[in-house]
Amino acid sequence: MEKIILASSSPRRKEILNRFNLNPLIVEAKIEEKKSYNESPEQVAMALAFEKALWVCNKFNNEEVVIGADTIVVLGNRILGKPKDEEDAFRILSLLNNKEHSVITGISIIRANTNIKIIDYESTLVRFRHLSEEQIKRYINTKEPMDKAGAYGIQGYGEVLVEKIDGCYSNVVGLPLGRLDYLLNKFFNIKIL
Ligand SMILES: Cc1cn([C@H]2C[C@H](O)[C@@H](COP(=O)(O)OP(=O)(O)OP(=O)(O)O)O2)c(=O)[nH]c1=O
Repeated sequence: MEKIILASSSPRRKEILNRFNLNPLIVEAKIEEKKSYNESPEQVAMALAFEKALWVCNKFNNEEVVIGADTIVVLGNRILGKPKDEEDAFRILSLLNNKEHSVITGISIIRANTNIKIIDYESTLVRFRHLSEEQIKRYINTKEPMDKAGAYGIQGYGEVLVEKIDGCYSNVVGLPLGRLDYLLNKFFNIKIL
């Protein structure tokens, strides 16, 4: 069995992978996420995923398969990251209110000893319901928004905010399982199921 390292501190990513028998080692990549980028949102998500995987890869023996991921929320051409504080969460959720946005997760898989470096992304459309100010404030009071891109978690209370979703669900939570399975299978002969 290949040794797999998940280069992430995200409890959601760990949970998603732990449901399958991959038994990844969890190592947080300490990279600095810039405030603004000139690249497209897809490029930003892929570059950050690659940076995380590479950072962790450089700390190990080279034979492990390292997975990095980065999730961003995109409204028009604006990237909405994690909220700085509750006020920022209110601003972000008000922007998303009654509109459709994309959730993009960049994914990178690296194994240094075979010099294989994969970078890809998955995009999911999410439409928010029409929410009142009071509903947004009540949601922020749950504290759920604070560590999440776009200031919501679809897997938690945030499901109430969502009218519809078009695309991969696990991608919104932080790790697109179908695409990950495809890439692991094709390039590393690893099967999730
Ligand atoms: C939109 C959305 C995001 N998120 C989360 C997934 C990611 O953990 C987070 C986006 O931040 P990321 O920077 O992708 O990941 P992270 O900081 O949690 O972990 P690391 O950098 O160590 O890999 O937002 C949800 O949990 N649910 C959602 O519905």
